[in-house]
Amino acid sequence: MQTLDITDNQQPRNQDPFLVIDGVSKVYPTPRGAYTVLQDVNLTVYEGEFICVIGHSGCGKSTLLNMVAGFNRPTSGEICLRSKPILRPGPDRMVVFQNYSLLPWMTAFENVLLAVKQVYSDKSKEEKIKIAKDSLAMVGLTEAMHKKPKQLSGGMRQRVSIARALSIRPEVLILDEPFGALDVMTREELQEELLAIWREHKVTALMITHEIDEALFLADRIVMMSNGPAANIAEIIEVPFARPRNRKAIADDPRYYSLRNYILEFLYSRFALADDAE
Ligand SMILES: Nc1ncnc2c1ncn2[C@@H]1O[C@H](COP(=O)(O)OP(=O)(O)OP(=O)(O)O)[C@@H](O)[C@H]1O
Repeated sequence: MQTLDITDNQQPRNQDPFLVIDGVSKVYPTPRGAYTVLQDVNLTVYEGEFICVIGHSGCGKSTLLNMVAGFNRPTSGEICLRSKPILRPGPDRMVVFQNYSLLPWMTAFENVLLAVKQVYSDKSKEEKIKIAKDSLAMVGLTEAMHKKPKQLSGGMRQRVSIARALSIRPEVLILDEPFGALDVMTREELQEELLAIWREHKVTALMITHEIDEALFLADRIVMMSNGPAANIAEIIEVPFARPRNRKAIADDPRYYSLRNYILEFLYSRFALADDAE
């Protein structure tokens, strides 16, 4: 695995390994025999980092993050959080999916409260209500909190999903293409909100995206995966832009274009799919 590092002014990060993916492979049984999706994936994530994962469709990004979430177990290798193996889902790791996954018959407030109740069974009713309301306020949804998902825009629904995930104060926030279904303006607004929340909550974020600009705006490091079968991490890019980030300043930075071109080259030349090469 290569690491491209054009960093010049990064803050030193806490060097204690926080989330460690160690020699992870995943094999799915299929009617046509065993299918190796991931082979020998290794990654150390540090506390408070923002990691974006990029790779072609089907290379195994969701498979990898689902194992970090604990929805799925590695066939071999191990994933540890603070040195403890991840064996199942837990409130220390919350996931935000692309398709909102809100319960349609509940209001935004009730959706968040449900998560709070599941995790904070020891808190009083008033405390739980306050946590749910504060979480919705954090994403600017106080006014709309009594609306049901159908009455909310796509961006608002995704804000509810983020509020729900963060309401229980996870250590790791896993985001599987959370903004993929949103229009460009809403997507950019949510990226900025997500960065503000990430900074304030000091959560460690792992996010799958297909958008190079999104990864360059959000990530400390971009993990680039090879194509499957038997995909793994081909390269990691350190993103050098100072925080808090400003979209315009990044766009004016000549390093932005070299990084963008580098990633494009990775995806559409070095790891091009058959269709891309046509
Ligand atoms: N339960 C399963 N059984 C068999 N094969 C599976 C299973 N889940 C995923 N796969 C296969 O594993 C591969 C990786 O899937 P995965 O969803 O992890 O890819 P991805 O990189 O997240 O794709 P996308 O970007 O399109 O979401 C795909 O070929 C998929 O068909």
